[in-house]
Amino acid sequence: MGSYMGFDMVPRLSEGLVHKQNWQKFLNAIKERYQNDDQVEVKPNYIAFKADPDLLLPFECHKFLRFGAMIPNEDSSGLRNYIDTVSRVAGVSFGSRGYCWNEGSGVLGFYAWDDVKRSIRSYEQFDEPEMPTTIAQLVLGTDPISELGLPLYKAQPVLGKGQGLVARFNIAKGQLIISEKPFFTTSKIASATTMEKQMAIELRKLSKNAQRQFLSLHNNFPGKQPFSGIVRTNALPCGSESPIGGVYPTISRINHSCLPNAHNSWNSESGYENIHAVRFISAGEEITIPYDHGGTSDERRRYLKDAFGFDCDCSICSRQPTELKQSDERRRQIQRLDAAIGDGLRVMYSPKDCLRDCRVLLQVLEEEYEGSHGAHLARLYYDAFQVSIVHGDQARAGVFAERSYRARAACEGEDNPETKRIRILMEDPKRHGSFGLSMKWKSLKDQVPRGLSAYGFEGWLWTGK
Ligand SMILES: C[S@@+](CC[C@H](N)C(=O)[O-])C[C@H]1O[C@@H](n2cnc3c(N)ncnc32)[C@H](O)[C@@H]1O
Repeated sequence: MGSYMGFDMVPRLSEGLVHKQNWQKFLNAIKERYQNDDQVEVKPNYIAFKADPDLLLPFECHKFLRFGAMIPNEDSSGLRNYIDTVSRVAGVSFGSRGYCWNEGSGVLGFYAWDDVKRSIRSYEQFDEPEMPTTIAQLVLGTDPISELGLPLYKAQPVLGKGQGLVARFNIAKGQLIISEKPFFTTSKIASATTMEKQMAIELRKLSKNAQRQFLSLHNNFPGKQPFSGIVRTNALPCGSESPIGGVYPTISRINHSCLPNAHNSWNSESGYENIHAVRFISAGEEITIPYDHGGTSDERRRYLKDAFGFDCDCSICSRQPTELKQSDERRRQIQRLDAAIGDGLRVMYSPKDCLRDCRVLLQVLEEEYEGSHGAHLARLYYDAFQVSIVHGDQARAGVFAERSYRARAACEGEDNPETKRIRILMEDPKRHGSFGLSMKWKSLKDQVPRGLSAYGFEGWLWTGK
């Protein structure tokens, strides 16, 4: 036995320019110090100290939590020396933020080992660069506007669409734009007259102000049933495919786009509908969500006209015919691949083909949604997770679950019950009900290869065994 020692970065560094530059200087000092030491190797994403597999310094500073290990009583590889030296250099670069600890002397590390291990696993893959929302965020990694808690949007008329929601400030990808409780929720009721009566009962329960807000919402079906007309125009399903819908004071002002910049999700635990940005949104830009269920532009336009009474002229639908045709072909391919990936028999008997389809789908989604395909990504990675875990491959399943978790957290929030469920699977993939139906790709979670280039890592990930 021996004892654990090292240093933790408390608080962890941000992605701001200042921290990035300080971290780079620190890494340069380490590289210079060990340039002639063949036990210290510069890998594509981190500096590795061969004395211990977890002794790594990542190039992305915001991921780093700890440089530490267990020093055996017989320290033949000079582990203590490495930790002492790197901790000292960190102390010079980061002062007391480099928090030194030594369990042997009764000083415990700041972070839990589970969190440290998760951060170390994330070194293998580079994050997509975040678009800073303000100069302060670019430089310092903090965002004073979001810290002030001001609404990020305002409702105002939008040409040809009635009211709409427009960004007041720059909004970062993944940022929660608005979280709102519905006036009430309702399910589809067979007869329009019964529905109207039901709506009247619900409305009476609201305050006068809420009633006024509800009645001021757009009604695409004016006529004898005004309440149910408002509901039909404005209700968002409480969860994908849910027959229950909710109507909202502000969220119901958000217009449609076939290339939306925001994603709506229902949190069944909190009873709130949330809108997250799926890409960087500039101040003054309209905030949009998708009303459609996919398909080609003709299919979408028909649906939007029938259900919402407008002719879509979003940035996709208004493209030149050749470009629109290409987009339509991608949408068809997305539908075909979705269906093929969801085929349980193929998952069981042709898992390599399924993973290959997932990878192709990833590329098509990236092209079609120009990088704002977060909600699709969460599903796609979850499908790839399922393919791997059915065959007992915990290593790939863990990576896919982590990617699915990150994509879902960014577009539905960390507190969404589905995000939380995937987080559990990310930490322990074998908790999935289909784990090991076959064991032909059997692997352990920590058998993710280390030190591969980004290209090599993706090659390993998507080919299966
Ligand atoms: C849920 S409401 C959205 C807010 C609405 N614009 C308002 O003034 O309250 C849905 C209605 O907004 C309009 N709308 C939504 N998206 C649109 C778009 N892309 N182009 C034109 N009208 C749109 C349609 O009239 C649709 O029935």
